[in-house]
Amino acid sequence: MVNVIKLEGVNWERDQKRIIQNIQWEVKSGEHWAILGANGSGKTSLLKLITGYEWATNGKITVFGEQFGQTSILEIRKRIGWLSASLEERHRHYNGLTCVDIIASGRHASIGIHEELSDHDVERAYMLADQMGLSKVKEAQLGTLSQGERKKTFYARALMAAPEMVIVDEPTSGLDLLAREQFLNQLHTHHQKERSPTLLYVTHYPEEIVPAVTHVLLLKNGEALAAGPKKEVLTNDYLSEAFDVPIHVAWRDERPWIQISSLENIGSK
Ligand SMILES: Nc1ncnc2c1ncn2[C@@H]1O[C@H](COP(=O)(O)OP(=O)(O)OP(=O)(O)O)[C@@H](O)[C@H]1O
Repeated sequence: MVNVIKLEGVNWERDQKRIIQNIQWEVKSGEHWAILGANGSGKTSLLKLITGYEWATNGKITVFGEQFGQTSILEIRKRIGWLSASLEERHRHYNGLTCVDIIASGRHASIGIHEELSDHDVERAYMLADQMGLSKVKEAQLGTLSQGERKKTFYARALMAAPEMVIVDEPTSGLDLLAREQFLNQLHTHHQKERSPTLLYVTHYPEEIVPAVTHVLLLKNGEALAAGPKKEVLTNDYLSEAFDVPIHVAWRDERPWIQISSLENIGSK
């Protein structure tokens, strides 16, 4: 299997603090990964290293077989779709655009539509809207969409340029129970298909790891506590250590549901 991501001995330091510590990690084509960890464990920092927004202090990073330092980061970024809260926070720039316009703007990774779109691009934007269950709101303006509809719109936007990898960074904040499950269901449906883009799903919550996710990278204090097939990583012991609280995992319908087994002393953590 071809390597989509390979990190060898990667460290990242800032202000004399080692934020990412000696990460060895390989993502192969056909795998979908969750990056899981508590607040401050290094998830966002790792994403910045993979997308070239920050440079590793040392170690080797290879994405799509291209080694950083010997390749154009811009060319690599064109092959990655990214759904992140920071993109949505800029939603005032999207004022006046409809749901389908925003999806289409992912074609050239722009805010708004500046370049000419082909008929094929427009068709694809409508098709993605339908696939995401946004048929009824495709012509509605962003400001009128619910949070759940917005998340789906930006996820469709991340898929618009047919990326080889899609990064979905903590997408469920602000979603109610049903909207969260609907979003996760879309994600699962899309990524269980053969030849779907490699998924990197970043979350604090194990129960958001949908069946389509095959592997988990569990971070703690910038280190990989465990990395591998999800059932080997999402164990009581690893999760309890990662989140500093005793955790019990129960698998149901191929989803890991967690229970905090003891709330004693939790307030002092
Ligand atoms: N540019 C920076 N300069 C200094 N420290 C930083 C910088 N970026 C991140 N950090 C620190 O590195 C640690 C990891 O941060 P990071 O944002 O990667 O964690 P995270 O797992 O994404 O957290 P969260 O789940 O809360 O979003 C934190 O202690 C953070 O304060």
